[in-house]
Amino acid sequence: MNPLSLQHNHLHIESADLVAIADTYATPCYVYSHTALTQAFQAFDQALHGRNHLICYAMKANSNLAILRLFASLGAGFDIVSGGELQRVLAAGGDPGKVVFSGVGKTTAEMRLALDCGILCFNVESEAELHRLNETAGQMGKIAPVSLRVNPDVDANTHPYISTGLKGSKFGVAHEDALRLYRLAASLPHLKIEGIDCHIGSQLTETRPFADALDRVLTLVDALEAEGIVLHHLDLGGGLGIRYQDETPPPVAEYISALLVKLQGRAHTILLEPGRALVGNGGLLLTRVEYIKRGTEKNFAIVDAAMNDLMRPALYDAHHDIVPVVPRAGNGEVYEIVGPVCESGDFLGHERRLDLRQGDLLAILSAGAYGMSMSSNYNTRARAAEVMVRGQDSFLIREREPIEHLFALEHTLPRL
Ligand SMILES: Cc1ncc(COP(=O)(O)O)c(C=O)c1O
Ligand SMILES: N[C@@H](CCCC[NH3+])C(=O)O
Repeated sequence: MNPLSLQHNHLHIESADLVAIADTYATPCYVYSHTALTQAFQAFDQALHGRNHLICYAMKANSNLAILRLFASLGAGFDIVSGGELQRVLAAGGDPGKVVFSGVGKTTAEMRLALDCGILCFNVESEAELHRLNETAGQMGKIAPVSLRVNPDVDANTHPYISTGLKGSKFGVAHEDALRLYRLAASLPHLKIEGIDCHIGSQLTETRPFADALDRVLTLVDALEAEGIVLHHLDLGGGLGIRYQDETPPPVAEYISALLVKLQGRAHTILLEPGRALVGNGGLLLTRVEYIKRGTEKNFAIVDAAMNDLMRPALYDAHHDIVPVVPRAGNGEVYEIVGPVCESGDFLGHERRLDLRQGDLLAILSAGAYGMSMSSNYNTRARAAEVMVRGQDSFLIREREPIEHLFALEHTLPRL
């Protein structure tokens, strides 16, 4: 590796820039590459060229406003799972008419907000939700656009916590119930059927489960059309994986062409909901070594980032490559890379061979997805700043949270 450039898949950020960012904004700090994010979006867009399509970025992966604005400017829609996410789309200037609303627990208030904004489609996940949506739309004098999220019962071959398409999953409606529920939806006066939806899990590294799920969905599409229920769009969800360590997910173009082959002769608009594949390798978490601690059995590098900043290692035992920003020539030693949080599960990497000194900067790679968006204030730690690198320049896109914010809401209450 060129010592002055840090490269990982599409991510390319100069070490000198990272050193300057750490000096200016302090650590821990998330750093994203405008170029990498743009290229990731364009890979999807170009693979769908010539086909009516909408890429609805699953913003749960990273909901920073600057990132939403960037994707919106490239033509993206958004896959949301809460009223809060919808408000972020609006705050970023995104088009609510390109929003699909997923999730098993939509509240009436969230439905009202989404109906008010005129979203593209509700991805309905149960019979009870169909009734609530119909009632809510009726009270507002509106017609709600709907898809049913169908659970195709396909094994996504991924971590069980992020597999969503099996029969036992809380998500979607069972394949065998789908026809009945579509008939029900067609009979409800305040709903309009727009499409069908499925999402089978996250961090998939093979094309096969996506293709199998699509086959299952297409049998329903044909059965519905035979009954005169014609769909405008097919939403094939997200879930394409990225390389964290040695995974070999299919390139975007290959994954999409495997789907397009099955869609030949069908005029539906294609929606996709990628999250991780758009942002995962476009960001890193910059952290500084606070202490080197030599234990009797292990060496620890105690860094200033922790599980509250990036919880994927603690939650899924997930691997993120960790590299020195300015590497030394030495062979180094094996370290546990841990944070300051009071939990034994607070680790960012196990058994990493690195040549380290106190004060060194480390980059935790592939941290653009489900990093900042899953961060917390555990141990009363303020959330990290976020910075976007664009060309030669770096822009602060979210300030580090002031510690006072962490108790401001309690301050406004009467004292007991
Ligand atoms: C409904 C839905 N769509 C899209 C996504 C995005 O998934 P990924 O980040 O794996 O692309 C998720 C998360 O798994 C999801 O639950
Ligand atoms: N949060 C998970 C992915 C969950 C996907 C949400 N539908 C991760 O970091 O891998």
